[in-house]
Amino acid sequence: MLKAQNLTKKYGEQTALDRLNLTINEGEIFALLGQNGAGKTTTINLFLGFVEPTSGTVSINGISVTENASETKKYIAYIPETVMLYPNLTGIENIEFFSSLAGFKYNKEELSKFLSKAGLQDAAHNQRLQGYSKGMRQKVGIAIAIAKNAKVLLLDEPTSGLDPKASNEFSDVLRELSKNGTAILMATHDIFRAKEVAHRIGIMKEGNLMSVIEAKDISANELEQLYLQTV
Ligand SMILES: Nc1ncnc2c1ncn2[C@@H]1O[C@H](COP(=O)(O)OP(=O)(O)OP(=O)(O)O)[C@@H](O)[C@H]1O
Repeated sequence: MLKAQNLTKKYGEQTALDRLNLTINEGEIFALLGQNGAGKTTTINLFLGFVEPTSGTVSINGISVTENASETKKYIAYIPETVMLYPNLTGIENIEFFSSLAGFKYNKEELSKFLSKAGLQDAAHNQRLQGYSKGMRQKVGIAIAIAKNAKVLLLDEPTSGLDPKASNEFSDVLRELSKNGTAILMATHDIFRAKEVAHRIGIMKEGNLMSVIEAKDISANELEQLYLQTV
């Protein structure tokens, strides 16, 4: 579970995030929409413990990120817009390396299974990442999250630049993870994808969470209208 209470981040005079109150439960997918500079990445960075709050609290599974980031990091997997992995290592070697950093030891067969679960075609498992497309690299990122048994997944514009099919497959994998209890926070500019994959959608403006909507209660068109009225 992710929880922010009156979470605020200021950079000098600039308020990047203003008293955010948000809880994302086990198995829930929450999409954060908002224009450039609205505070989406700041929110994710605060949950990751990459930046310190100016005030307010931020916790993962009841543990304060500010006081115990090394503990909360164990529960988290993070997928940025461009997944940074080792280009000279194969898909299997990358997942082996990153899951071992989190204290997991798997054999080749198990590692391969994680990649397949994330939707990466078998033929790519033993190829070096330098030959992978962006969508394939995102899938390795997801496979690492599965291998780490992450309870919380943070995604920053994960589908930007993916073709519609890759983006659709990505949504399927997120749904599967949510069914298994992972709490997911995804910052995105893709209104359609947010409507399709998320349970709840938040719209941010200038550091404020302006509205939160249940995805089932709104059509993609209505969401777009609400977005345009809000930002
Ligand atoms: N390290 C920093 N130093 C100073 N200001 C920052 C820093 N990081 C973010 N900001 C400011 O905080 C505000 C929120 O930025 P943030 O990156 O969270 O927006 P965003 O919603 O993720 O935007 P985008 O859609 O472009 O990724 C912006 O005004 C930005 O300029």
